[in-house]
Amino acid sequence: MVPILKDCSIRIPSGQLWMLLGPNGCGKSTLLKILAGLLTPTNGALYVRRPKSYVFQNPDHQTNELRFPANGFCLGVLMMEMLCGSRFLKETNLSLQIPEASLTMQVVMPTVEADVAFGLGRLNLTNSEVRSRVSKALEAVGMSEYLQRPVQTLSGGQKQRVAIAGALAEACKVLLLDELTTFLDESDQIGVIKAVQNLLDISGEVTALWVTHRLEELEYADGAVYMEDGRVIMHGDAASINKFIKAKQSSYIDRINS
Ligand SMILES: Nc1ncnc2c1ncn2[C@@H]1O[C@H](COP(=O)(O)OP(=O)(O)OP(=O)(O)O)[C@@H](O)[C@H]1O
Repeated sequence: MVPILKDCSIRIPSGQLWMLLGPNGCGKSTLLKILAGLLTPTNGALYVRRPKSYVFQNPDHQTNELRFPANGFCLGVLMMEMLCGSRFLKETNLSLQIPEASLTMQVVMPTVEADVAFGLGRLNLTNSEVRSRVSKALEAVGMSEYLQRPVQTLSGGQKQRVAIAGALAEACKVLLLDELTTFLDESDQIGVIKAVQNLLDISGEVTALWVTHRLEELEYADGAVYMEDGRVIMHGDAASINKFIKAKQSSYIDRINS
């Protein structure tokens, strides 16, 4: 048995944007899925405010097929794992049983407005409450003018912002964001980070944890966590983590060149 995570102790203050960094395979996504409630750790204690939302790396997984009203993001991840062919994931210290029922329907959301409103169906709101929540959420991510646009016509960064607005409309308190900017160009990348920053500023009580490989994104963070080999090596203010990672990188380059 090889544990994936060990010695992972972090605390993210409410209302802040923190980033989670580390080399490939160090356990960032696993930790994020545990925080989202998608995986259950064999040991340890966990406290995450609710409602919480998990936003995917690939916006097409979020906005078209994989958001369902009952427990949208959970089903989304389960379906993604199924689509990837690992219906029963058995990990050394983590296991996840995916139900037998195969969910193959495709939900097509025609407009940005309908997409953002989708998760509100279960909340028993009036039409005007739904409209108001959708419009506030889209405003927070700078997408108000796209209300009637078909989602398929949006750019990757715009789709990410719509996915974040969906979480926001559901009044989430915790946003778990998995490498959102991987497929985005520089201007979309900055647009998405700023949208998250803006909604944290507006709400004052949404907390976000953002997984990334891009060091330059640290400048937007209130704090950061650096992991290696399943462990949290350092956490604290973003500038110190940035310095720490850069020093590691340059000593690695020195070793290669010597
Ligand atoms: N479903 C799975 N089945 C088996 N092993 C897994 C599974 N998911 C993750 N792992 C293993 O757990 C470890 C941590 O993976 P994880 O995806 O959390 O890393 P990561 O830091 O997010 O990596 P990356 O930066 O490449 O996305 C890796 O060794 C990975 O191979």
